[in-house]
Amino acid sequence: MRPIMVAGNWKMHGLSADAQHLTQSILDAGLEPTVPEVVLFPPFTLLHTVSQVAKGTALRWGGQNLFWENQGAYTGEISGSMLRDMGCRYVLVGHSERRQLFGETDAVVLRKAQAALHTGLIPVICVGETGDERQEGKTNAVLRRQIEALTPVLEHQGGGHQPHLVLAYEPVWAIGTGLTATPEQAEEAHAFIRSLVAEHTPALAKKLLILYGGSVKANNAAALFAAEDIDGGLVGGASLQAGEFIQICRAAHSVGRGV
Ligand SMILES: O=C(CO)COP(=O)(O)O
Repeated sequence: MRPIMVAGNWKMHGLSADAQHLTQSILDAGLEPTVPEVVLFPPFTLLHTVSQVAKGTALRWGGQNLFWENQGAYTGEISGSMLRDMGCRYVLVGHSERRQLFGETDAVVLRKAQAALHTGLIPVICVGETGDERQEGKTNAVLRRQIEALTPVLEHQGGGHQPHLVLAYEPVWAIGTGLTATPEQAEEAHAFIRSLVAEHTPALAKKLLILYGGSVKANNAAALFAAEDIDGGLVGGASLQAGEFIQICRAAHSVGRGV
């Protein structure tokens, strides 16, 4: 049985006091330590605050992005080893906002995923189609292109233990719009993604966590997480509200998939 994970992507939100309060509220909720695995993705400027509040607990944190070089004259960029230095275990790679607003191509996403693995971070790699692509019947073709671009990192996984890589299916039309994919739509995409991974690395496909992201809320989380191929959520807006995020974590816990 695959474990379940709930991740909060704070995007470009929050100042130190907000991060302190949100992180502390999640800890105060007394969630079961490891079911689900709960991961926070604050902006870089808040990683230190989150790490100070959460260190020594089961709560994990990560960066929202990284650059593939380890150091050098790359003004404004952050490397994997810098994230490790902040105590990060995870990093988001290829979020649709990075792809759409900052021109990240499949090749860039691959390079970043490789850099993350190289520095010992677990990349949470995001894929998903736009609304237009779905309407034109291109969802599976887009997912195939995005997953096949990741072949070099997928091929290196699949050994005996839990993979050092997580995928997130985030249909762009469902992000920040309140238009959640139905559990059936999400499950169909997740099962398809898993079958694509199985074409290359069958052992990995069974163990790989595939999170769903796109308007996950307290009132729809349980139905999404109950689906066979959905292994948790990558939560945007609702992760900024402690009560809502804690309820989403509880919904994941109630699905009952332990580590
Ligand atoms: O992009 C997302 C998480 O990475 C989803 O955002 P929303 O939950 O706000 O739709």
